[in-house]
Amino acid sequence: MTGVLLKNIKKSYGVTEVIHGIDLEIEPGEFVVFVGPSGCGKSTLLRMIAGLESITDGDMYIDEQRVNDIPPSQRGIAMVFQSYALYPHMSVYDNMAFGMKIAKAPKAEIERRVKAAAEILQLEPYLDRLPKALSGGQRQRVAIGRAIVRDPKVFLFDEPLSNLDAALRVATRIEIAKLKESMPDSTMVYVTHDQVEAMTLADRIVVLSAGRIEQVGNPIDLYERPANLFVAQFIGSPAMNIQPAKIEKAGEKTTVTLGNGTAELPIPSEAGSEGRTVKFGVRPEDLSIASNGNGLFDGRVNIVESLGEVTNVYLDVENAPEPVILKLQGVQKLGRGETISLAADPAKMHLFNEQGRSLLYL
Ligand SMILES: Nc1ncnc2c1ncn2[C@@H]1O[C@H](COP(=O)(O)OP(=O)(O)OP(=O)(O)O)[C@@H](O)[C@H]1O
Repeated sequence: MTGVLLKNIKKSYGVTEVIHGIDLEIEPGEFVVFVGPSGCGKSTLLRMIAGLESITDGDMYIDEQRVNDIPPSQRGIAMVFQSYALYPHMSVYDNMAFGMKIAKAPKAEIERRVKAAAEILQLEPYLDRLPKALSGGQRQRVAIGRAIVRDPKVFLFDEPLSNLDAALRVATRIEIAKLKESMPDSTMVYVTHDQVEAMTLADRIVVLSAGRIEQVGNPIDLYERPANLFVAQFIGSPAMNIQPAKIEKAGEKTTVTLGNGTAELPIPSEAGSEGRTVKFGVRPEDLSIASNGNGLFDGRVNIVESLGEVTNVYLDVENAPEPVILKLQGVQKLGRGETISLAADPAKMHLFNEQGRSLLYL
């Protein structure tokens, strides 16, 4: 089983440094997903693991071997691209067999491996077809099949589902989840900007921003305990509501005053930090309508988005610089201009200091 180790990895294009010293240990058999906004360096990092981009500084190890100067073909990796990159004039079978044919593997062995991969990905009925006679989802499965046939130490996926329409995306995502189950010893590194893919596929998510790691953790940990404002607002949809607040009482529990309310949170704060400005956070799905009119704060309904399964309500809250979003289950009847009182479980509330770091981690 193979792990990947990144030690102080840096990347510069000319004089511009875009990756600023990444330390990361990917365990053997782990499925790690890189997420982050456009331009944060996800693809560059993946391509450095693949050997498709040179490493400016730092050390990269695959299976305990330093690979900085090892060409891609000798790193024991297989990469699946957004664009599939299939040979258009070759059948599905030949596309999947190509790597082994080049490596002069015995015919019977090639056939065994291609058939096994085709079975995992339910591609058996299409082995004689050309790529142009396949749907986008089937083509991407062939590209994944080609990677499986090579029996790599590490699978690298660069936004493999982003060219697919919504339904195919879901179906192919489930195929990848099954692939992970059927190959528990394979190490997989996956780049996406799709949160659902990250949350559902990852053992651990690496959140990147501007060439740095913001937080690494399992998906639910990142959702429940974001280390900073960036992660808090990046993971979860709609994003976490953030409001300016002031510490009223510090200690084991912290009391804060909000724009037009007060909250006591089971989060410790430094003694003597009374009066300090902080940011208060609560997720739209963790807010509810207080029945007794005695909630955290009041809000006036501005926009109601009914999605059937959920209703997103955008509220104007006095002294809050941004609208507060409330996410309710099912169809809800709320009229524009109506004033409602909002409540939340204190255990689901978050506090961040002026530098944007969660008080839970200080
Ligand atoms: N060949 C290049 N020359 C100069 N700058 C580059 C080059 N390739 C990437 N960059 C820069 O490096 C940074 C990281 O790019 P990268 O493609 O890794 O981001 P990303 O997170 O994968 O973005 P996206 O989600 O949009 O694909 C960006 O600022 C980008 O402009």
